[in-house]
Amino acid sequence: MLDVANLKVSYGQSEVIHGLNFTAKKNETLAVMGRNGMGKTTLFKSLIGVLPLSGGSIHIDGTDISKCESYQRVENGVAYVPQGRMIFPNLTVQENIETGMGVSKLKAIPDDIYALFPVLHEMRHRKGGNLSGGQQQQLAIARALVTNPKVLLLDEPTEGIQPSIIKDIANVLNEIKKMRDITIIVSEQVLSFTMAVADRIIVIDKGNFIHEDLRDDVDTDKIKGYLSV
Ligand SMILES: Nc1ncnc2c1ncn2[C@@H]1O[C@H](COP(=O)(O)OP(=O)(O)OP(=O)(O)O)[C@@H](O)[C@H]1O
Repeated sequence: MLDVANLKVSYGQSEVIHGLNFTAKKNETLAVMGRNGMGKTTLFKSLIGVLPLSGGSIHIDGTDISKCESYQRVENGVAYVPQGRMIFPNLTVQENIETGMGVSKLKAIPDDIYALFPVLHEMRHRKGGNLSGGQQQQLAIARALVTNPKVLLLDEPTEGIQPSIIKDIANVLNEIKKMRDITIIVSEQVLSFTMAVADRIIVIDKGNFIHEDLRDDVDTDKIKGYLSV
């Protein structure tokens, strides 16, 4: 379980995340939704340790990881699929996935990864940079999964991806949830996607959470209102 308390993040003197509190349980998918510039990426970068906290704490299964470096957070079970995917374009698909395996001490890419992403198996000897956006997104998710995370963070996984492939990404996240005991936290602007994957939706606005609903209780017009400029 992920437990975030009074999380604050600043760029220099400018506080961008203003004391967020939330928990996310095992086998739960939580979506954090908000317009551009509302703080989603800043929140995710602070959870994985790319940005330091200016206040608050992050616990994973009771262990305080707030002061840990990113690699130590990965060792403690946090995996991150960054916005824009950030795969290594000059490494092959297989090599990209293997970069995640040092932490989990896996010797070979597990079969369930290629079962989840058959296209990555087909393309395992191709350079990552030659894959389509959707395939790169799958690659970034595969690379995160081989660390055997307790918490999987995905920052705007549908960004720049065509609608038919967005459905595939939603299916993959739902499969991962069935396959593993995992917490998934996803930031998004696409409501149809979050309605297909999330158990709970939180809306972020200027670094504060302003709305929260279980998926079954979501008033989609209300959320769309928060997401429109
Ligand atoms: N490196 C930075 N230095 C200063 N301010 C920044 C920096 N990065 C982001 N910000 C500011 O922090 C706020 C939150 O930005 P952030 O990128 O976290 O939003 P976001 O919700 O992820 O948006 P997007 O969907 O565009 O990625 C914005 O006001 C942005 O201008």
